[in-house]
Amino acid sequence: MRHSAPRSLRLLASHVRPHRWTIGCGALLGLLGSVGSLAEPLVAMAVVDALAEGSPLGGLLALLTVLVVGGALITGLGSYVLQRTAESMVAAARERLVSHILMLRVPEVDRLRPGDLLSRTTSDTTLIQSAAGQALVDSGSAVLAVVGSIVLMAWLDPLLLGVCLAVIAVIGVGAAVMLPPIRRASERSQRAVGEVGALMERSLGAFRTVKASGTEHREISSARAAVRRAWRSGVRGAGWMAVTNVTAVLAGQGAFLVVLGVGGARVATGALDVSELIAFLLYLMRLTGPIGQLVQGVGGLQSGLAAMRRIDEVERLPVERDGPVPRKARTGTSAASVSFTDVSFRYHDDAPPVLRDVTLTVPAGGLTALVGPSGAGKTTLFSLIERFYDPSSGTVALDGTDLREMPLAQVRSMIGYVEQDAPIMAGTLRDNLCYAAPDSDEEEVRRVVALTRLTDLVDRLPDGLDTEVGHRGTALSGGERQRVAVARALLRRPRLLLLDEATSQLDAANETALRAVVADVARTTTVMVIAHRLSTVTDADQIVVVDGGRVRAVGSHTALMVSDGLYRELIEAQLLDA
Ligand SMILES: Nc1ncnc2c1ncn2[C@@H]1O[C@H](COP(=O)(O)OP(=O)(O)OP(=O)(O)O)[C@@H](O)[C@H]1O
Repeated sequence: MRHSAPRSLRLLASHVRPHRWTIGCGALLGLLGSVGSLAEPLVAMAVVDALAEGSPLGGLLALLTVLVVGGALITGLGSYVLQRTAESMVAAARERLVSHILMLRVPEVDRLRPGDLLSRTTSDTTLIQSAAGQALVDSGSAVLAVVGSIVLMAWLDPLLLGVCLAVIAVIGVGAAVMLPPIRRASERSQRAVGEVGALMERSLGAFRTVKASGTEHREISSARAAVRRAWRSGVRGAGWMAVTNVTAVLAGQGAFLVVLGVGGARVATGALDVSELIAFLLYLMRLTGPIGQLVQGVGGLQSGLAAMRRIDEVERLPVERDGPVPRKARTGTSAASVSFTDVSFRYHDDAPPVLRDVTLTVPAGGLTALVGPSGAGKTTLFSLIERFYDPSSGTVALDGTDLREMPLAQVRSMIGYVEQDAPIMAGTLRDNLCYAAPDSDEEEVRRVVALTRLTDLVDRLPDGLDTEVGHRGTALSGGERQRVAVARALLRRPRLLLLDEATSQLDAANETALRAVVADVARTTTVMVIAHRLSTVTDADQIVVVDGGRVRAVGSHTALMVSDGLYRELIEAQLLDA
């Protein structure tokens, strides 16, 4: 996504706007500090004159001291206020980005790499600080110092000022030429840092597979290549910055020598006093610092703008609109019915359809099992019920209401969903169980723990429910992870329970137990199971055979054994496996 420079500046303005008053305050303090330091050479000039004339110096020296100390204190305070504001801008940008990313639509997150998103949230936002901190803060006070010095230099000697302005023009042209490469280098560097994040996320996400495959070194060299790319771009940017700095320093030194020569000649002819030349040189020396700050600041602005563009790319992705609906606002507690009417769906505009003209009714209450070959579209049907995606055509309805006409959070609050991979989150077992229903009381938790046959596990764990189950649930077995996921879904007291292959990792005893749980739950709740196990299927009130994105047949086990060849094949294949 390409951005024009004015758009980037508008973005910067949108970050700055909420803090304009504090920035104004800090700038005002900086201005006061600069006024103090601008007055110093004039007082120094008066001191030189007083020395020449033999007048008393006490008052002038006291004034000079006040100006020096007071100016330094006020400048320090101003810089603190502005740096603090820059930190607040970074914090606000991070909060905004985190909220935006968590509210993104599922299809958008499918396309993005989590590691890159992480890097945009942590590292790119830090660069806003260089745009806000250095560019706005330092450059703001530097501009004041430069403008003030120029005005006072014009008052002292317009001719000498002409020389200085020529110097500033050289620096300006130099900076203008060097800024675009600095910005490009910074953008490339941040992109490469994002790639490092994405690669690390990939390796850490499949750490055991990496170890088992012996691919550590391959992963290291991929990450190293991205690190080197970031390094190269960083070094290129540093090179351009160095050239810009050298231009500024050379121009500053050159100006000093020219002013000394021309000024000395003017003192010799009597056109200028020595004290005026000293004051002028003091102003000139004072210009070097702020000009250096300006150059650094404009460089920082380039990195900041590059980062802001990467943040903006994410912030322009569409989000799910409505917020969470409180539990109380849920409509009823009875089992919900589900219906698909002529539903077709494709994941991308240019991809083949994954579902074709699916029409299916799942009555309220009871157990409906979805069976079919791998890749038939069963999980996709669940994703449409959860409204992770909207159908390309046709409607999906809950209790007869089109999902698109209900608040999204209300749809999700009605459903308990157990994913195929049943993720466990870092935290205690209780955190995991109550994740979707944090207000569940102890009794409710214990009941569901017993229902899902997790009591033994809880008794075995050193701190019971309050035991840390580790990052990604590594302390739990596959079967335990899946039962925790089922318990988590049940604690939400769903009107519709979606289990995606929930029994695939359970041993025979637990599977029988869980089957009893599912049967229990199905008495009051609609349960849809993507089933690969014969046991779940034979118990089901209704079995839906899905093949190639179509609903091929619907019926009971006995009826389908007679009427549907594919179903019979699936069942027979499983009997052979068993
Ligand atoms: N996020 C996605 N983006 C693009 N294509 C996808 C996505 N998720 C699934 N698919 C494709 O959609 C098709 C149906 O997948 P789905 O997961 O619904 O099948 P399934 O019947 O649940 O299979 P399984 O029993 O193996 O889990 C597959 O061809 C799959 O490659």
